[in-house]
Parts: sequence; structure tokens; C-alpha cells
Amino acid sequence: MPLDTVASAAKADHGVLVTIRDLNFSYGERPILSGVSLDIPRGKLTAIMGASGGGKTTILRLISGQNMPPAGSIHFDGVDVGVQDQKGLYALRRRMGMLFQFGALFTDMTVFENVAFPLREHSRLTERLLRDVVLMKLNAVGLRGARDLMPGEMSGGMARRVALARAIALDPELVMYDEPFAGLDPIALGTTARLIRRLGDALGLTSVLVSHDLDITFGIADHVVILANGGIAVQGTPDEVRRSEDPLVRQFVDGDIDGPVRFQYPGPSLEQDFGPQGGPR
Ligand SMILES: Nc1ncnc2c1ncn2[C@@H]1O[C@H](COP(=O)(O)OP(=O)(O)OP(=O)(O)O)[C@@H](O)[C@H]1O
Repeated sequence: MPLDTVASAAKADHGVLVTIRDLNFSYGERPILSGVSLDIPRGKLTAIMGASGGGKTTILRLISGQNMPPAGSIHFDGVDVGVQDQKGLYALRRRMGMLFQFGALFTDMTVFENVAFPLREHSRLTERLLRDVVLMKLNAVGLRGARDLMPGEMSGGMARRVALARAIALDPELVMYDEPFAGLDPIALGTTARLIRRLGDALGLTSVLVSHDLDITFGIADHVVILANGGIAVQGTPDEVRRSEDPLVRQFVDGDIDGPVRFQYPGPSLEQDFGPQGGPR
């Protein structure tokens, strides 16, 4: 570890794994996040929720250094993500497991080889040890017996569990899940949610989960952050967030189609489009 990394890591807060301060981020001219400050507690499950396009995935990409913040800072275990070179980012990312939209498995590899992949890339384990680690990870997600299956032979829920085993193959401290429940039937959804919670507890992981599924997410999260209009509308325990009277939060929690966050994409008024003077477009 470089000396400056050691020095900054020494200042790390033991209760907080990721510290975000005054973060701004835009895609081109379009502001996405402005002045976001957030602490992600160690060993807990933090859910980031909010309207579509609100910048939830962008926060995950910023934490992992896939995007760099033009203003503000992100520290992972005391290490400033925004000043790392490629080598530093690579070292940081080894400490993070990422399941972005439950990243596709390699379809031409068995379940075993999918989970072995990061270990073969990033470690020098003997074949014997590698086998034990892969089978332990598969056991943790209940799929030790499915080691020889090909991804095409599995249900969507099973494939996600394999992706989860792969994400924890290198024993990360942080696991980030982007929409882990999308497209699952209710049974697979419940299994996946309980697994995320159980694995986090068993392995002492810090988990960050982006999800639209309010009931299931509130059921497993320790800490909920609701993003709206580029900032944090409210954060707290699921119960605290449910009780919030902030209209933005109410719209989200009650599932109202319209409210402070508009249903209609900004554009010409109804009168302009359909009134007597309405143009062809
Ligand atoms: N690479 C990109 N270039 C330009 N705009 C982008 C890019 N990636 C995302 N955006 C836009 O930035 C906004 C925030 O995106 P982001 O994916 O962070 O939102 P989100 O809250 O995760 O949304 P969703 O819940 O729909 O997945 C969206 O409007 C999106 O269209």
C-alpha cells in the first residue's frame, strides 16, 4: 500500500466505510447530483431509493471510481477515491464487489468457472484451494450442487445467486447491488432479498443496494436514503423514512403518480399542443 494511502486509511472512521461530501455530478450540461453528503455505515445494509433517473446508479459508479466527481469527495475506508490513479483504483475495486443490474454471467462457462473467474484473475491460489473457495461461495448461496450447470440451464433467480457468489469470491468489504430484484417472480425475489441480508450479516459486509422495490427493500435495509431532485430528501431507518412528512418522500412511499416529482417530462403545455393554436408537433 502506498504511504499516502496508509496515512489516509489511518484516519478512517471505524463506524463508516464510505464518506461522501458535497458531491456534485453532471453528465455534460445536465446536473444529476448536487451537494450530496452521505455516510455509508460499516457492516450495515444501506438502500438508495428514489425516482427513476435520480442518480442512484451514478452514486454507485462514483463510489467505485468508474466516474470521477468534478466537485466534492468520496472516501472509501479513509482513501480518497477521486485522486487515485489506475493502480490505486484497481486496488480499491478489489475491495468492492459489484453486481450492476446483476451483471451477466459468462454463458459459455459453468457455474463453477464463473465463480472461479475473479479468483483466477486476481489471486494465485492453487487449484485445490481455488476449488475449496469456489465451493464455499457456492455453498453460501445454496448452489454448491449446481457447480456443473451452464447459466442457460438456470432460472433467473439462480443466476443471480451465482452472480452474488462471484461478487463475493474475493472477500470484498463492500458489495454494491444495482436493482437486484428487477424481473424476479415473488418467490425468487424473497429468496434473493433474504440472501443479500443473510450473507451481509454472516460475512460482516457493508452492502449498498439500489432498488425500486419499496416493501422488500424496507424489509431488509438498516438505513434508507431517498434521493430526489439531485439531493437527499430524507434518510434514516426504514421506519423513520416511512414516517417522514416530506412531500417528496410521501409521493415516493405512497406510490403517487404525481407530486413534487412530476409525472410528465417537461415540454409544451397541453394548451400549446392541443389548443386551437396547436402546431403539428
Ligand atoms: N453515461 C451517461 N451519459 C449521459 N447521461 C447519463 C449517463 N448515464 C446516466 N445518464 C442519465 O443520468 C441520469 C441518472 O442516471 P442513473 O442511472 O444514475 O439514475 P438512477 O436513479 O439509477 O435511475 P433508474 O432508477 O432509472 O435506474 C438519468 O437521467 C440517465 O439518463
